[in-house]
Amino acid sequence: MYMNKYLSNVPLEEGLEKYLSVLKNSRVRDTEYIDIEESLNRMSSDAVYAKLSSPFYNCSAMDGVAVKSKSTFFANEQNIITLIEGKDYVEVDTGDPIPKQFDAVIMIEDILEKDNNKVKIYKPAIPWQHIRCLGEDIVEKEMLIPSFHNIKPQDVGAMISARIDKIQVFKEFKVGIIPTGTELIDRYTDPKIGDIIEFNSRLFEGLILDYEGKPILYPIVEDNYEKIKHSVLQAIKECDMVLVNAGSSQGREDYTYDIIDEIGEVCIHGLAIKPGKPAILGHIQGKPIIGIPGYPVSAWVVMENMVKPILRKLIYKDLETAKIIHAALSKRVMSSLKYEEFIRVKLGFIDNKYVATPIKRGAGTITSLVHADGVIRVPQNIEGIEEGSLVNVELLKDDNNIKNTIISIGSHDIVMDIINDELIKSSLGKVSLSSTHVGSFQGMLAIKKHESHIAPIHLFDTDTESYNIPYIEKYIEEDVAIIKLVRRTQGLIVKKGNPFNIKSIKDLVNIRYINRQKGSGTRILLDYLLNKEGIKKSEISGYEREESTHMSLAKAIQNGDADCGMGVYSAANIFGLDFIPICDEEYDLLLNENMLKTDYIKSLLDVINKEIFKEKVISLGGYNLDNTGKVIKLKRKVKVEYSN
Ligand SMILES: Nc1nc2c(c(=O)[nH]1)N[C@H]1C(S)=C(S)[C@@H](COP(=O)(O)OP(=O)(O)OC[C@H]3O[C@@H](n4cnc5c(N)ncnc54)[C@H](O)[C@@H]3O)O[C@H]1N2
Ligand code: MOO
Repeated sequence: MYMNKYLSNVPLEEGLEKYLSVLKNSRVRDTEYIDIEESLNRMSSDAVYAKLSSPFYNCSAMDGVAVKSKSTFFANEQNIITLIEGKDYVEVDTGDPIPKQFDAVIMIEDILEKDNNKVKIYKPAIPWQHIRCLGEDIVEKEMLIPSFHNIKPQDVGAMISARIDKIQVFKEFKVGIIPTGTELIDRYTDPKIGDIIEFNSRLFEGLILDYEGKPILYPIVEDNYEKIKHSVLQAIKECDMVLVNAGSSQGREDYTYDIIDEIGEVCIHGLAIKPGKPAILGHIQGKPIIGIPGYPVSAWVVMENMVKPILRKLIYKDLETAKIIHAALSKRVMSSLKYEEFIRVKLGFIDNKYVATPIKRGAGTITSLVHADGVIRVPQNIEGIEEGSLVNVELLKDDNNIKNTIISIGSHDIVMDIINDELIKSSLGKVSLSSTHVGSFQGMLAIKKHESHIAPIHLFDTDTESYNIPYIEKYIEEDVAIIKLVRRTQGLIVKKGNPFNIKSIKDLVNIRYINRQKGSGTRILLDYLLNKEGIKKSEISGYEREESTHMSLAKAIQNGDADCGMGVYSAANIFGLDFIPICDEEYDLLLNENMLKTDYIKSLLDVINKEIFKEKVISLGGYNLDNTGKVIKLKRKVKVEYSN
């Protein structure tokens, strides 16, 4: 058994090159004959020759009369010629065969008069005018389609026209997908603690289709050496390539390495990429077998950067290079020197430049891929990238899609999700809102740095005991505006029935608290209230434990991981928790004043002024919308007066 705890750390490009050179001579692809109706998107393995010309007889290209050109030569406006039906002409429609004795067609529009089997013409017909001659399109026995041609709809049309029935193509490239793990259950089974709902195989299936392979899904196999080996052997027999998911690392039940080592050969175990480092590249009977890490984002990185180029090469197809744009990084990213790191980012198009904001980094967060607009690669041997640096972003979404997105960086509230959904609905999917939750203070700074269209904020100023405006006056020098959004109730969220009988901030001592992240308005409010009560942060057990949304905080309390946290009523309500109101606060949208003129903000204002939006928010509970939609302009620019 494999006991080496240290994986290799092979750079991605080097690993790919090495692996491809091992696979180079492995196999030639099999071919098959298929009906042309089935041939769309397949690749011809041999040239296709026409069996019939098209058209296979001379035919009229226009509606009109077929004539003998000779008998029209002397026609002109002074010499009108009369032609007799049957002798000098026959009527033809577009596509009709031209009888042998005729050699030109006069369009119906060029006929002066037509009655009683006679037509009068005033200009000559040039020989073969308006006739599609035999073989104009395809000539029998000529090459119609070369080898290695991707069959497109027009190719199918041409082949039908040339009377081709079957064509020789490369067989579909079957990729076997084996999910492994005793903890995995299918989506129909009710999950218990310890179960993981299996979904990676469907992620792989879609990606393989995207790469133009044929995915073959195998059943989940428990972590059992013999059972996984059995499944691998079967898949190797039936497929051209096999992906074993999970068990790539060094846990007690990670068998992929040992199995490949026993029945084939491991070329590489461990790539210098993060996530995705424990990937295993090997072959069995000349067929590639790849051990893909279990975490979905790690798996996705290995699929996109290793499986895709290999598969495309093996099916003789080009690898399209990702579309790259340049963006300014809104937040510093740290990275390990040992690995090339793949950082998912959201993109915004603000003041005619792209801004990239890094999102969740955990390898287990499939939603980071759902939300990501692009990926930044931080090269190996680099500690990180500074805020403001221009970075290359590989796009995961359409550029237009990104340009039609309103960027919101700041505090979290469920109301922002409703705005997003209503924006999408009212624009029929064209405009959306993308929210990054970094807290109110960072949101305000994002507006200052022109990195966001809007920032939802609720910043409580302890001196004036008022919201937002004192902070803006202190930190922002430019003209900005506030769109009033909601007044919402903040309070303490506790388990149903309030088992610890929490009534106020004073009761937070001696329970397990759960906090919001630094810079969030809720955290600032808590700190103020603690200070007012003379309670030290160190007295609050759990003060250091941070969640970045009201929803995740409430969920942790519902799950019993904490006894109390501060948040909005709506989050408590959604999870059926109890709520002790503490205060009402102003949750507003901050933006640069010049943004008010943009279509982005006009559509946003339309949405928040709609009744349907207000009804939805009210139904959540804990919100007051008396001022919703009001705009306050805050002139901040200091007028400089020049004297002589
Ligand atoms: N002691 C060490 N532990 C780990 C290391 C390490 O170097 N030393 N590496 C970590 C890294 S990095 C990764 S990535 C993972 C890779 O783990 P495995 O490939 O062995 O996968 P598992 O541990 O079995 O699974 C990880 C995770 O993913 C879930 N999973 C697995 N398959 C599926 C599926 N088909 N659908 C959905 N989710 C799936 C699985 O339940 C686990 O939660 O190892 C680290 N550990
Ligand atoms: O390599 Mo793991 O994939 O870093 O999470």
